Amino acid sequence: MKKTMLLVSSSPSTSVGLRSYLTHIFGRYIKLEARLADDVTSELMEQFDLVLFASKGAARALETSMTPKIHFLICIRTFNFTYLNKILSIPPNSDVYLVNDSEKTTKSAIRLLSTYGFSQYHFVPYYPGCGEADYSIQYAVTLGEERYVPRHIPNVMDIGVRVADVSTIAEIASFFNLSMSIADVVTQNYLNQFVQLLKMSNYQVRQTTNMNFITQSIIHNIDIGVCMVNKEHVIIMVNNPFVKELEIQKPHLVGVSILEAVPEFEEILKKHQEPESLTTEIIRHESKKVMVTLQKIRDANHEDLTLIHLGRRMIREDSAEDNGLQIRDGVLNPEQKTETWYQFRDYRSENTQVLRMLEMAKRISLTDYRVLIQGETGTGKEVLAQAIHNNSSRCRNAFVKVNLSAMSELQAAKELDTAEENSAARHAQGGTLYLDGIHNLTQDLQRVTLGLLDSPFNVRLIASTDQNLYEMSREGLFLRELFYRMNEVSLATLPVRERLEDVPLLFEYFMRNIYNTPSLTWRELFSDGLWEFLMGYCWPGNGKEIENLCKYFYCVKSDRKLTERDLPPYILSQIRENEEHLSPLERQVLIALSQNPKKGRAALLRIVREQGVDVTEGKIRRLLQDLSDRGLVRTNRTKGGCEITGKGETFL
Ligand SMILES: Nc1ncnc2c1ncn2[C@@H]1O[C@H](COP(=O)(O)OP(=O)(O)OP(=O)(O)O)[C@@H](O)[C@H]1O
Repeated sequence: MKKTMLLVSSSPSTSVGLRSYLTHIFGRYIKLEARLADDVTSELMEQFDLVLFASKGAARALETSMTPKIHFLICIRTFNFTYLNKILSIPPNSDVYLVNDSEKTTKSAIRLLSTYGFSQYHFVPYYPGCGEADYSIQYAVTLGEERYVPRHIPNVMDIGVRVADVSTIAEIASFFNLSMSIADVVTQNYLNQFVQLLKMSNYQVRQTTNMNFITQSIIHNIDIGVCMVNKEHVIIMVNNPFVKELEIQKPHLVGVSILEAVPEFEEILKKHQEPESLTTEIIRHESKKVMVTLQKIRDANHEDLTLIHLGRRMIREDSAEDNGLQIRDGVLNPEQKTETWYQFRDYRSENTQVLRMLEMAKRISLTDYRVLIQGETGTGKEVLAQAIHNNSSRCRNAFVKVNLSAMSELQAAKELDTAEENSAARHAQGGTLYLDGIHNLTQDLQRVTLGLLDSPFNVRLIASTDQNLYEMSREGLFLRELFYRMNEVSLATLPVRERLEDVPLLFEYFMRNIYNTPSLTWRELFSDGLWEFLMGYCWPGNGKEIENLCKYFYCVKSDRKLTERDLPPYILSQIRENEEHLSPLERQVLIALSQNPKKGRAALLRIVREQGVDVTEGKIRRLLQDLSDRGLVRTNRTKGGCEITGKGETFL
């Protein structure tokens, strides 16, 4: 009997586009039905072998209808690379409308395009209800939503809906126990599109476009090993699966001869020299047989290149059979973290500024620059550092952390000493050394670190701090030279109180992991009162504090929804302090000061009276004195005027 799959989407165009793409690939093996999320019930989902959600939004809409019987997968979607050439026909530096069906999908498409390297255009979001169209804009790119494009635009490029990426195709094939050659066909398709991009002869486009970045993005999105070499067999591009499959120990592969990295390729590369040819052979490497395909290409600059791709199956010498990919049991959960180390997908945020920072971090990971990450404690600086390492060409080698805030000067000196056999620096050779809390380095050790940067020792440094290192260098507390040498590129993390939209996201992320329930929502666990408190809390410990709180709640035994009373003692005491000490008038004065900083007593009196409070000047004077004694306001005696302190702000 044919297997069955239900495709659940939030928008009709995604449903139609994705259905036809998946039917093209799986039509012969799987009976596919497509529905909009609004029309789907638990009973319907239970009738299918697998439910494929077109997006996280579609999955979220049905969160409450999920039952243990339902096997589901959330589709990872990417552009249909066949159509990317269309975008490149737009003159660089143009303003271009990016048209999609909602604000969220439009903005996420813009982000994805810039991640892919389309940095030569200024994309302007356009979606139903976003306001008047700008008549000066002459170009529009849409993802299958031509009907929403403003009428005045003469040049419309439809790049089709985003399709399922190769890893999703491979997961579906694996789930239904289908041949992996299905995923291979899709991969080959991607590779062909990639080759087409390389061959693009439009000279102007090549000059003005970040083609290298675009082609690299495509290579990095393919889940089989791919490497491109030039006529001299020097590696021009290589992706992580290639390094991993062949267990190449050498860092910095770009610029290195492939024969140095994998000597077994010599024969096959010598044998096949004819241009524009395609050859597949099995070679022996370590204890495996590897299927290798060589594709000869002549690019737009008439340069002869060879694309090497590895077969999806590795055949172990010691096994009689080709065992292919492992088939996973149970419910598929793409959110599940399988590795010990963090990846970019583990850094959770919906905040635009943070998402921009993450895009930059991804770009940084493709380079070997030194990175300085600044941000408050618990904002995920180490998560970022690990993600950069794991996405870099050094990922096969060690990521070693040195926590400089937690060790003596002597110990820190040992860890940084490359001559010391067991030092962190030695362990990190070829990989990444993460200096956590770099501002703690003494002047002597700052000089030692400078020495490390000057030595030929092969290590990438990533440092983090919660201090303003630039100010410290200006005040002579941190070597300026080290500041600038460390800070080849920098990233800044945002405190949680400046991105409160992430609070629900982080709570659900940690709770789902801790409770091991992928569909859990905060509503199921927290009373409204507790939630209101959590949304108003200032989160001085940021993401770490949210994570700790989830662990705490997990350990609080409760047969009812959690309430404020279930908060840990250190937060409860803050609440009590607030309740005990702030009278309604004191609260009103603090709010007025927070909104009108540096106001004098007379102005403050006027503001409070305008709010309908009958109060004398003497009472305000005594009240300000009292608040000042408790450290909640600061009075400037010479210039007059008062302002709220940080402690005062937390009271609000
Ligand atoms: N945006 C985020 N997404 C996912 N997890 C996060 C995020 N921010 C913080 N965390 C979690 O918070 C914890 C602390 O993160 P991490 O150690 O990277 O913070 P940090 O900024 O390096 O802190 P410190 O300065 O104290 O070393 C981690 O367990 C991580 O899972």
